[in-house]
Amino acid sequence: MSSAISVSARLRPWMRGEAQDDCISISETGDAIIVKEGTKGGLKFPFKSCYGQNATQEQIFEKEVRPLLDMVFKGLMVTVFAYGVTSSGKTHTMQGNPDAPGIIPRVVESMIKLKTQMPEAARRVSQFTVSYMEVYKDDVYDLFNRVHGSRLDIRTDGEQTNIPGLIHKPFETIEEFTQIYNTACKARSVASTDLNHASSRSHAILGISGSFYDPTSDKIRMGKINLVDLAGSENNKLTGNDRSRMAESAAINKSLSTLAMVVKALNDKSKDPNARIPYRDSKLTRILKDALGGSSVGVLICNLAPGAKFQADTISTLRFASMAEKIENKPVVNERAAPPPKRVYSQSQAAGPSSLIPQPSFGYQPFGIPSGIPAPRANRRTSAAFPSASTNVGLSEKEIEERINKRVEEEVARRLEEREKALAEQKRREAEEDEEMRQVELQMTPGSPAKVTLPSELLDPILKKHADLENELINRLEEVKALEQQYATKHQQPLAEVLSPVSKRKTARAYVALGRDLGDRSDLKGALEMYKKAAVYLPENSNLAERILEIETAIREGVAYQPRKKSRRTSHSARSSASPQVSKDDKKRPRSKGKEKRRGVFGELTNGPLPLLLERDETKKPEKFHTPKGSQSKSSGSPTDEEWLAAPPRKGRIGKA
Ligand SMILES: Nc1ncnc2c1ncn2[C@@H]1O[C@H](COP(=O)(O)OP(=O)(O)OP(=O)(O)O)[C@@H](O)[C@H]1O
Repeated sequence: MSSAISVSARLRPWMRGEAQDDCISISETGDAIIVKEGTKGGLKFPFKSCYGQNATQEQIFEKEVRPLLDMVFKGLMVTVFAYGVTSSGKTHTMQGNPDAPGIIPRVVESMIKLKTQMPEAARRVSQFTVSYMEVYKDDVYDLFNRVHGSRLDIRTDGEQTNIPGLIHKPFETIEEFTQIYNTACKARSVASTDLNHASSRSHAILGISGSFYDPTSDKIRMGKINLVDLAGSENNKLTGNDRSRMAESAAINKSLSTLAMVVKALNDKSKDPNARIPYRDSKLTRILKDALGGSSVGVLICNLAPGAKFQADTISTLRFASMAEKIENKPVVNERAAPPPKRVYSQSQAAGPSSLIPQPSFGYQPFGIPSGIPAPRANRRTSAAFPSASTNVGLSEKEIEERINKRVEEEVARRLEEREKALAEQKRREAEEDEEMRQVELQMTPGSPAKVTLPSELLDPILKKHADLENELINRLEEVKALEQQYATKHQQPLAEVLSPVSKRKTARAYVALGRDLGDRSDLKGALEMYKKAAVYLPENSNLAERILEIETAIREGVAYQPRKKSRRTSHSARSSASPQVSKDDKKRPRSKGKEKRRGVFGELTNGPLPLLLERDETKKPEKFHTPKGSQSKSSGSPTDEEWLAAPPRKGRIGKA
């Protein structure tokens, strides 16, 4: 069976300040988008459904998405993606807001409701999981592990696309889902542009998988719905992007143009069946392969921004959508025989906290498939998602009941086994980390691991000097704060904008030094404030951005603050210096490895200058800039902070809610 991608178009309302014109409109018959162009009467793009500026989130969901949810329960994969120029309303359509929830929350709510309609016993063995990833600058990241996680690989296994290591979290209720989803959304790469104050800088792919037991066929069906919020194509003349935004923009535009090439090549395939489809040219198209000419049911919502300023982008969006409409997919049911019994546990034994089991794939392998068991595919469809027991021919009620109970037990046993495996793996990883910590400690304490004690005649002056320097540093920062205020009031311009790069770096270093010290004293809020102040002077610094995100996460989740593993690597210098004994609690915190070097932020200053050297950036502002008294520096300062701040440009402001 083949199924064409279903394409619809949605025109967003005017935003405040936009010049209103009738450049883009919906035809009177409601089945085409008209773009006024030149004097020819405009271009007409017909689509199955076109939604105007007053269309509601509910209308879109009810007409475009709800009818497909049954298919997920039948073991099919459905992919819904929002496509369009930046600020055209893709995120609004997919995610929405509490007043106007979009497709994602509506899908989850409806699927949970649908599950309640399953026969009770079958419902007990059926389960939902969610995965969430972003493709940022052509790399794939798990949004459930964005801070500490590294890039994920994409593997192609025959027709299947797998993302090993992608986390799939089980959920039962809308509240559980919302909590998981909202946390992950905050990790998505988002930034402010002239067109959208919260513009997505990445393509986000949310996957809701379900495994459903069908007692009639004694099979488990695995369905999935992927909800894809693509980053918008960007015209940098309109976005006013700065350099780092431009780099993101280039990556976004490149992946979208590969997407367009894939769509075009699929269109041309009728002329040349051997034509190469360039799926492999971008991570996005590798991931979306199933939805484009593959085995998924595809739905494309083409978001449009009104107004002449978007005209050129609107035309290319509509051309893309018209081509996508011609793509034929071949959806297949994904089901497997219920697993053979291994060990049988009672249901109460299986009860317990949900495990967080990483699942091996993006495609058809939702929670519930033991690794190593291939998911068979069959071109077989049934007429109803959940045939009730009473409709089954050839099996008595009792037989059906027995069959269900048997499968429940098997499934429970299998899940328990999986959870045991996951726990064992977690323990193994913890043991490995402990061992790693032990090795580092050994390296840090050459010869004897004994506590380092200094004679008081040496220690006292050092401590006094540290205290003096700490006070001095705090005073200097007070001066900078006053100056920041003065400058903003007098010149209507932030101080950070007129400082030379050297002054910016040094001011940032001073704030980082204080932030680090506060962090070491477990004053996370204070530390966060200092790092944020540092980021004002170095907004592009990715280390700072990441550190801020880490601390915010630690505060939000009420957990101990653990900097990224990366900082371990950079603390090699610390390994060669003597270190006091590390307490058990410190052991749990990777940060303690570099602590002696780091802790001594004020001590480090004894070897160098105070970090504040304020200079005017001659290229920026002709006015005289007053250097605060006593803030002149003598040399270049501590290498540790410099190294730490010498990070690549940050990847995007984090935190689209
Ligand atoms: N149908 C709509 N009704 C009300 N507001 C909308 C609608 N569509 C979009 N908006 C508003 O327009 C702005 C831009 O929308 P959104 O962030 O969804 O665009 P986007 O296409 O996802 O942009 P980007 O690609 O830059 O992330 C937001 O403030 C959003 O709330």
